[in-house]
Amino acid sequence: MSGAALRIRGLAAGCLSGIDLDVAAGSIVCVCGPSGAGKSTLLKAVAGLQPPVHGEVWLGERDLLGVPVYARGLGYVDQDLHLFPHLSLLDNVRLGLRRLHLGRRQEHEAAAHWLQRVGLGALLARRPVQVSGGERQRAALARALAGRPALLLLDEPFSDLDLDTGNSVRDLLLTLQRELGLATLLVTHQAEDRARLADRVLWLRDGRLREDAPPQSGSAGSATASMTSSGSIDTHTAVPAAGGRGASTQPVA
Ligand SMILES: Nc1ncnc2c1ncn2[C@@H]1O[C@H](COP(=O)(O)OP(=O)(O)OP(=O)(O)O)[C@@H](O)[C@H]1O
Repeated sequence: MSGAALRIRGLAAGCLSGIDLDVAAGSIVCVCGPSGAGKSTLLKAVAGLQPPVHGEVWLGERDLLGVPVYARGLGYVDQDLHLFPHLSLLDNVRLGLRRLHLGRRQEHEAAAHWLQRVGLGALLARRPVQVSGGERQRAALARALAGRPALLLLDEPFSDLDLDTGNSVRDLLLTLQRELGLATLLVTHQAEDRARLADRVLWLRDGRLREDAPPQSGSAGSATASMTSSGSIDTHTAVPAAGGRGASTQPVA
């Protein structure tokens, strides 16, 4: 499936309220904010795991809220990864391919291909418990991409990777998601993700979208320090980006 734009209007779900958001096909939007802000809840609401009480979620022309979770065609890597412990990495990725209805041999080759692309070609037969945390994260990313999703939802996917491995996987993600034209929502606390991946950065706090900014804007660039000290973001310090890739900074609350 080729990518499609994600459009969210007036979404209220769990702790979230009044969320309006667009993610263009081929772009990566980082979702940031303090712990408990509602970042994971946003991804779960799009994936269909957190029922909305209000609002609309569209992927291209499809009204996602009317589509069962298993049929939404999303690639979703959450913090728990959900790799089956009794299956090899290869078989875990094969599960991500099921909805494409490939033949057995094709399915095997495609799963091996995706594991190779994330640098795990030598570990196909290992079970999740037999690989490192970072390798598990890469296997989960391979499984998400293997199903040819139109939309990628990633919840802190690089948190277990050292800087060098993380950056090589970030480069790979950038290449793949551009290649596939995916819209990507990426929950992250890491400055490297904002700097290397983001077309735009959303800042959530207390379940509301406080700011929609280019990656190098004043608030995005300084928020790690202000969040560490105060646990909240000062949205009033935002300034338009110099040379950022996205639109100018938009305080939204
Ligand atoms: N299943 C649930 N039932 C009730 N409340 C929940 C549930 N899941 C999350 N919450 C609450 O919703 C709020 C937002 O949680 P969420 O996991 O979205 O935060 P987050 O921004 O992703 O935080 P973190 O950075 O710590 O992962 C929190 O107050 C949390 O306690």
